[in-house]
Amino acid sequence: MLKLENLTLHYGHSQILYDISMEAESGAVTCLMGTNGVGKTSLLKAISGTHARSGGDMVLNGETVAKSTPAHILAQMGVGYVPQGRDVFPLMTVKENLETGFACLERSEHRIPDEIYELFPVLKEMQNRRGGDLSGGQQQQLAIARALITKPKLLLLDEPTEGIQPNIIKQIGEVIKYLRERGDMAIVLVEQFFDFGYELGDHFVVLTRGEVVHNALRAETERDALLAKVSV
Ligand SMILES: Nc1ncnc2c1ncn2[C@@H]1O[C@H](COP(=O)(O)OP(=O)(O)OP(=O)(O)O)[C@@H](O)[C@H]1O
Repeated sequence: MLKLENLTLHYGHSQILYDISMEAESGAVTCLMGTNGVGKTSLLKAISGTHARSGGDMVLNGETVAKSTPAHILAQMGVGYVPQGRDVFPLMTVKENLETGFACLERSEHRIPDEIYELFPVLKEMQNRRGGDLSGGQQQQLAIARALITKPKLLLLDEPTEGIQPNIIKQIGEVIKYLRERGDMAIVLVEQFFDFGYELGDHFVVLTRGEVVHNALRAETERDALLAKVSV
């Protein structure tokens, strides 16, 4: 579904990512790990078109993606991005926040599927409340739901557990497992909560200072060795 080869990224003159090569398959969770500041968010920004990569190749669903492809085109090509901090629109209602996802869809598809409210019942109850009035956990659920509205083939989740209470973390974990089982999307999960990421990951990629230092399937990844790599 997603293939990166030798991807590089700069902010101005400072190079942040070095020759990142990795793949993410449909029906699998690729867990991207590493300590603060190693470049995980920057990699998601490059994949989503939020910040253009400087070099390297990206292939999405068999299609080569040009370096300067903007985020709204990548969204139409099937990239759903749930950024760190969620970016819910605080003054818009829950329903209006969800409807912003329609921008990627044909007019005939402009409806909120029942599945969204089945996955996140709280959003149905709160559909007329403002996004800014929701708790952090509810906002995270809203941000994931908004990305799902766009019918992504690749879902990018940046630290969905950050600052969220345990019962909602559990619910989000269940949703990720359900989406994986559905089998029609690749999921790239950036996660610093090791046990959450380790439980869900089918494939682990670890970054250190902008470089890939581990890239292997679950069966080839020993838990304690992985923990050691993400703790340095
Ligand atoms: N807009 C920017 N301009 C300049 N430098 C940036 C910018 N955004 C991030 N950086 C730097 O790039 C590096 C990688 O940051 P990034 O947010 O990608 O790391 P991360 O692994 O996601 O970290 P965290 O877990 O803390 O979110 C850091 O040194 C950060 O300071």
